Amino acid sequence: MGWEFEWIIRKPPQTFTGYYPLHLTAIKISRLRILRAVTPAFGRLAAVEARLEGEYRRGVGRVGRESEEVAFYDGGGREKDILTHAYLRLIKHVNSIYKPFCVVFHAVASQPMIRIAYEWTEDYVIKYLWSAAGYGLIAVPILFTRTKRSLGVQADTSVAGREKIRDDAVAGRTEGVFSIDLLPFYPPPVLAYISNRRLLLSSIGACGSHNEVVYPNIDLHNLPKTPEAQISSDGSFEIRNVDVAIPSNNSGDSSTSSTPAPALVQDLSFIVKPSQHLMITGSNGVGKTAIARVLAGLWAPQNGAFASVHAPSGAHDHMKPSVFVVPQRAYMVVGSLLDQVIYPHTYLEFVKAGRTLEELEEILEMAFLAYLPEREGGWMTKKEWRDVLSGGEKQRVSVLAVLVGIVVRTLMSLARVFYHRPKYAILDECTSAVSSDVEGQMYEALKAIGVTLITISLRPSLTKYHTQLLTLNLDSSGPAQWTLSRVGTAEERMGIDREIKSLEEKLADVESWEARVKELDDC
Ligand SMILES: Nc1ncnc2c1ncn2[C@@H]1O[C@H](COP(=O)(O)OP(=O)(O)OP(=O)(O)O)[C@@H](O)[C@H]1O
Repeated sequence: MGWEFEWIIRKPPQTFTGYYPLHLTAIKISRLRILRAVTPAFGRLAAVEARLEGEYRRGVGRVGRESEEVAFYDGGGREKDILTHAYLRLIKHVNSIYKPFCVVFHAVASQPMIRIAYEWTEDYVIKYLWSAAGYGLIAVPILFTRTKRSLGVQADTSVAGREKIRDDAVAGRTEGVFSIDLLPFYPPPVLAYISNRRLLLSSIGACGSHNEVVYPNIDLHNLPKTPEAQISSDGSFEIRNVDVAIPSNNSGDSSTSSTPAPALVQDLSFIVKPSQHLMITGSNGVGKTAIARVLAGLWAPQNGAFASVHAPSGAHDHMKPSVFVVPQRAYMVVGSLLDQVIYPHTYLEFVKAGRTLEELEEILEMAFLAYLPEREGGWMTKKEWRDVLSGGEKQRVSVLAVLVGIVVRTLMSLARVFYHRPKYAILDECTSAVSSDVEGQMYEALKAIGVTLITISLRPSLTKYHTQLLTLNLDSSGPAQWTLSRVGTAEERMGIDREIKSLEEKLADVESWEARVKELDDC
């Protein structure tokens, strides 16, 4: 500062650079001090806003990515609540920043930080305050100079002459640049005033700031509704003459409607009565999950008036669903550990239904997860469960941790079936990550509490827990061929088990046989 001041004084008053830094520096320092005194903690506010916006956007992304899982669980309402809360939290925070209170009030009463008041202060007080002060400052020589000043070099060395030169030096520093082109129109002090005015405005303008908040953009689509399944009189689940096909766009808009997709499975019919468990098997991509989508009401059954689906009553009863689907990919909802088990119910619904934590502990025990509440810090612990239960919370994520995580999430999905106790559970390859013995115990436990299973699986070892087997075979020329067979008595199933065991033993020897063949080839 001292150095700058000295340098400014020694400069000839007529040059532009001679006095520009002096008043600009003074303005900047004063402005900074005032702004520092009144500036709310925008850093902290921005961090909170970014966190809330992140939570909301992550929620929207998650629902978009895992929409099928949410639809299978009938969790649309629950997800809507979660997203609405996240959105309202964000809006409340943004509104608190823009709430029109006075900054001085904020400073005195320690109110929440208010951006709009700050911006008003910045734009309308500080900016114009300094403009007005600047105008006054540069008008001083015009209004108060006692002697007539000349623009030329002063040769007078008398006492009066030196006094005059000092006056001119002070006045000159505030006058500014003199443009010779404008001399015919304005006297020099007025020109200098105009010039300084521009200089002040542009320098103050240059110090201004712009703050923007980008609001999240939500884009939602309405999908056509699938027809309601008819209620079966005997509580069975029945499909009659249904073509299973990827739904075409039948939103009613003729310009966008397309030709129906070819059927994956044609003219499918089966009936699952209570305790007559069905297993659906077949190669990858043949249409097993597609059948689950029709059963769950996500895809409309095709084949016009011939097709019909009869479901047990209360299939979509939110509080006590008679049909519960566990999708292939385990879905973890945002919320507490308790929320994971009771999904898609809310905590309020859990309490209203008279369910208890003791009950949940028993459920976790059945699902081999009794250790979880203690390990994770209690039932109400909130975490990003998707990461926590996939081993992702570990700093060094090992393959084992990831595998353990998948198993835990699988078991958690099955714990939901124990909690909701539906009449029918559609299990879409949801146990492929767990070992056969754990899988077996879970199946037996589900059957013991009266759940009828509709299992989609490629594992022949699961056949023994079912009474019917629907096999889909890929057909390159058209829809998959399907056959429905009875699984057989316990004795018959034992025979199948023995055959599977012997085949597995033979398969274990394949490597040694291949090695032997290679040896013989090399001879
Ligand atoms: N929404 C969709 N849009 C377009 N094609 C789809 C859609 N859903 C499924 N398909 C296709 O329909 C076919 C059957 O899919 P589906 O998921 O029923 O197979 P899957 O038998 O369950 O296979 P996997 O054992 O691998 O799960 C597949 O070729 C798949 O690519």
